[in-house]
Amino acid sequence: MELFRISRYTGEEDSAVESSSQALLERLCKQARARQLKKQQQEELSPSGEFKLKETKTKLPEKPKSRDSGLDSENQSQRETKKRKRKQSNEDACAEGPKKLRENLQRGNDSDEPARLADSSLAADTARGHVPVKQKKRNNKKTSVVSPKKTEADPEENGEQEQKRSNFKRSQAQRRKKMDLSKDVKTDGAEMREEGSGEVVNGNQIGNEQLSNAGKAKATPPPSSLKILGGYDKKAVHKIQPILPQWLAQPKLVHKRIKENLVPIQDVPGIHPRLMKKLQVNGVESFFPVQVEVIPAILEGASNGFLVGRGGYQPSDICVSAPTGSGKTLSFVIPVVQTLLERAVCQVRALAVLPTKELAQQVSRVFNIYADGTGLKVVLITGQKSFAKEQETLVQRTVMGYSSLADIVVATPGRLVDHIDRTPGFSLRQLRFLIIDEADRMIDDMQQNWLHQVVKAAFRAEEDSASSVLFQRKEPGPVTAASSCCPQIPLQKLLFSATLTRNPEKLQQLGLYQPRLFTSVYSEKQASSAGSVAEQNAEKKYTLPEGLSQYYVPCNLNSKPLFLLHFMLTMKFTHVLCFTNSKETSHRLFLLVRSFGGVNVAEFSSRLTPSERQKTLKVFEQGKIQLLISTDATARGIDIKGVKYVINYDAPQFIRTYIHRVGRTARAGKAGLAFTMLLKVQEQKFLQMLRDAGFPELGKQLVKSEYLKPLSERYEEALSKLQKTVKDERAQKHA
Ligand SMILES: Nc1ncnc2c1ncn2[C@@H]1O[C@H](COP(=O)(O)OP(=O)(O)OP(=O)(O)O)[C@@H](O)[C@H]1O
Repeated sequence: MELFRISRYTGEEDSAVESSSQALLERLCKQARARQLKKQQQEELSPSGEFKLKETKTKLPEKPKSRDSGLDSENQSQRETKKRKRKQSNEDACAEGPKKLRENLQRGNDSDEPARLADSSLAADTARGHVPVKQKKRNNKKTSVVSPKKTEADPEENGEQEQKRSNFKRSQAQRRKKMDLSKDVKTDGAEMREEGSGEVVNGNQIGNEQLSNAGKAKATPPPSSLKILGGYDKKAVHKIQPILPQWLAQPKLVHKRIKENLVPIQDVPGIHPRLMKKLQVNGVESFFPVQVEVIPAILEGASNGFLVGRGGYQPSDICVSAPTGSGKTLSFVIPVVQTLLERAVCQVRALAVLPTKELAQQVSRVFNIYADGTGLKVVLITGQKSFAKEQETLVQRTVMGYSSLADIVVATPGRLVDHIDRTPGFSLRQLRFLIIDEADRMIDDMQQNWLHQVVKAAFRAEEDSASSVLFQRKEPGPVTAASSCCPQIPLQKLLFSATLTRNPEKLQQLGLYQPRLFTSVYSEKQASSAGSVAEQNAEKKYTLPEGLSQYYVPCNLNSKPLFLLHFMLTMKFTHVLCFTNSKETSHRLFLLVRSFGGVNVAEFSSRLTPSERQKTLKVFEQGKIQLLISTDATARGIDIKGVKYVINYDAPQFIRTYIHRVGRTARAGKAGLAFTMLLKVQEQKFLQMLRDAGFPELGKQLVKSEYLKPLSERYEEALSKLQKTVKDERAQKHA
């Protein structure tokens, strides 16, 4: 009320009000003087700086303090000078009389304000009527905008301000608590000592305390007349759980155990008798679990013929994630060949894209086996032949124009794009199936944006405008009455891999249409309900073949070749596929083992020509090569019959590389062994990588040094031979 009256005085020349204001001002001045006197007495009473510190602590708890006595006395003298100045300015303010005080009061320094702002030195200055220049300017600006009448007569606003102040105080207290907590955590042991010993504090603690006090000083609220920018409390960031699309979250489960879940080929509905015969001729009496699920699913989409989807709808795209050696190749070869059996005109209807020449060759071989005698033509384009020769196998020129010579094309991405761009008459407009094998690798390596090129070529408009726009092929979109009234040849994508990504963002690049996922990745609990739609096990990412036994071999860098020789010569391993991380290591290891003697060894890497590589694989499959030392060129997809052991001479860096490497053994439900040589520094990281993928702990295979001793003398000789050979090779290269 008193304040109310004082503020009103500025607007009204009322003598009664003036006299009462005068009285109030005098009372305030008296109070201020009494307070100063009391303070002065206290200062005089305090014999050391320590007492003053305590006083400062009680009055200005947020101000940074130092316990260093040297610093303290210096600070103390500075503080005293400041105080003297403040006293002086206070006295000046009082001496200047009611006018100046009135001005100050109008700026918002009400009688409550000093107590509220006692937290900061700025506030203390304000309370004593001493306003720093900058703040003065700001306050002046503020008072010029806000009329005094509004300030005094708006109780709602005052209430709101009060509310804001109390909220601010609460958040401030919370922040202080947090800072104290973090201080506790940071200093923990040191803080305990400090508590116990009272005044004895070491340098470290001082540092911490100063930091903490600095934090407190930062957290000190500015006077309420200032606008507060920022200063928000830190909000806890909630971890966002990814939500998978339904097709990824609820896939169709496929049994992982092959032997226990074989289904006779006659029991799988819809297989053409002609293909059934071919399967039997090729020794396939039963289908593997992945084939049991996937073959009918693909055939279902073509049940109305290949020219139109079932019921006129576009069939779903299909993604298959099943372990290495589980028979994924046949699960697309059989339904594709069967669907195209009824085709009348030769056009490119199926296109299989694979990452390497060897893999493309392997898949084209399987297509050839089942297309043989059906009139379907399979063409391989990988760059092994000249471009012109490949063109001749793809298209021929007739009087009527170009005609296709291929029904099924198996290609590597680079060469495929070259033909799309540069082979006249090579058309994908009738493409019904696009098969992407080793799909995760193909997504990672989108050479020349090949998928975009293929899709563009498949939906390219006819050059001769004679054909009606109605019959032009369009990319699938939402199903509408308009879209379903003019059916067209659907393009169905079929994706296969043992390590298919579940990353929806990556899969999105493929532009899948209402996809369905078939997977063998599930926990044992879910196995009982396999075959039904069950929830995905989030922890397990990949599956390994059931017949695979895995071990790791702790070793050191120098003894690694000796370990390999021990496996080959002492333990008499045969049909061994050994992986290194580079073609240089492969080559040197090959030279070393060859120099050592006693092992039939070969190498496989990009050092060899494609035909040399093909020959090497054939000889290895025949069992004439005991040990094949290879780069990751044979790690993926290559189906070499009879591999008994896989040895990771160099530890693989990625889980997917490990899965594909060890997957060269234990194929088609057979047993196999995998050994990974690990240096001490690699052990923890590697084993953790397997744990993260949800695999069981690997067995440890120790090799005693006494087993290596008999080999060491010959090994030294082999090493010096290797040195000479490497020198000769270098000289040859530079010549
Ligand atoms: N139903 C079957 N009966 C007998 N053998 C089969 C059957 N299906 C596939 N195989 C054989 O199993 C082996 C592995 O098949 P395939 O190469 O298709 O495996 P994959 O799943 O593609 O493996 P990867 O992921 O390593 O490429 C091949 O030798 C193949 O001939």
